[in-house]
Amino acid sequence: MQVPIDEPCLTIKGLIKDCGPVAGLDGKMIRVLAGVDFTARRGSVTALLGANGAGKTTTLECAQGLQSIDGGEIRLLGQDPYRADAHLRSRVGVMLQEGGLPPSARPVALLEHVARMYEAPRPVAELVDRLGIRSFADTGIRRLSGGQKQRLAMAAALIGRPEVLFLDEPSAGLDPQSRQIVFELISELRDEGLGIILTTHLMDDAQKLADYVYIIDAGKTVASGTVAELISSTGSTAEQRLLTFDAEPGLDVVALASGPLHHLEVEEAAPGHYGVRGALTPHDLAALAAWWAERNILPSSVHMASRTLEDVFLDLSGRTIR
Ligand SMILES: Nc1ncnc2c1ncn2[C@@H]1O[C@H](COP(=O)(O)OP(=O)(O)OP(=O)(O)O)[C@@H](O)[C@H]1O
Repeated sequence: MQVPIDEPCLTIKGLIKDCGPVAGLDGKMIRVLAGVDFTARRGSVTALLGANGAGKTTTLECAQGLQSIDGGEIRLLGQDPYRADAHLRSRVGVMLQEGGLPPSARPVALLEHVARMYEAPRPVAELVDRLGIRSFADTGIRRLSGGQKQRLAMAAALIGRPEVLFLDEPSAGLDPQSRQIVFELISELRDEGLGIILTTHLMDDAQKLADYVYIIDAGKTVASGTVAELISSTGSTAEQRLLTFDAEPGLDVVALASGPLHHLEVEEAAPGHYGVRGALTPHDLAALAAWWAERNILPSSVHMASRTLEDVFLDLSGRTIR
């Protein structure tokens, strides 16, 4: 039975997951997920964002029925994924980051093998052409580059015409051309009505692809909304501008931050790459230009941007590594 287009294809409520026993904790269990809420709809791309160790992979594995849960509720296409039968699995496509591909198989032979498991698979040739697999069709999988494996894993996930597609870091290892192809395909699949759930570390990917975003931190959902909603709900765009410029390394940013731009944050994020963040006014720009002129500095690039999803993410999940 097809789920109507505006129905959720995945709902997660108050998900709790304990793992262990952990040797470093005297053999105690550790609470990895402590209240994850997440809803994905058909015809939408829903992104799950979180820092390293926030619980993204564990959440997806529970949602796919690969792990049991210790509390809360998960419904995937209306069923409990952990207890579901093979029929539910045939309606779900999964592209894991590592690919899970057999190393000695060859790409097209593998896809033809996977296609034989379904009653009405997508034509292998169509996916091979679309994802640029033809040029390495007969190369053993162990010899493929990371990006080639990634495209093959995507083809394998799509072959059974899934209704729900899980993508773990879909652009990992892809060159700009492949990334473009994969992004166009994801948008088309969304328009065909698939419910697409992706995890990513790349805020730019989420900003480009996601209709709806969930941010998890330390095993809990801490924010959700469209990218625009998240940006506007966590700070005024007028107050949060970012100016970046490139110039010679080692400029005296302390003098700049304690002088003409004293109410703004100024940093040299990488050698020769500077950022000025805060409620920037036209006067600040004039003061900065005057500071450059006094020192005969001509930046090789100057860029002004509003608050981004990355700012929201860093505000919510902290700016330091935990
Ligand atoms: N079986 C386990 N035993 C102990 N700890 C675990 C187990 N599985 C996961 N964890 C811990 O749970 C936390 C969440 O892990 P998870 O892999 O879900 O995070 P993630 O958000 O996918 O991270 P990343 O972005 O690095 O892939 C981590 O601190 C991890 O070490």
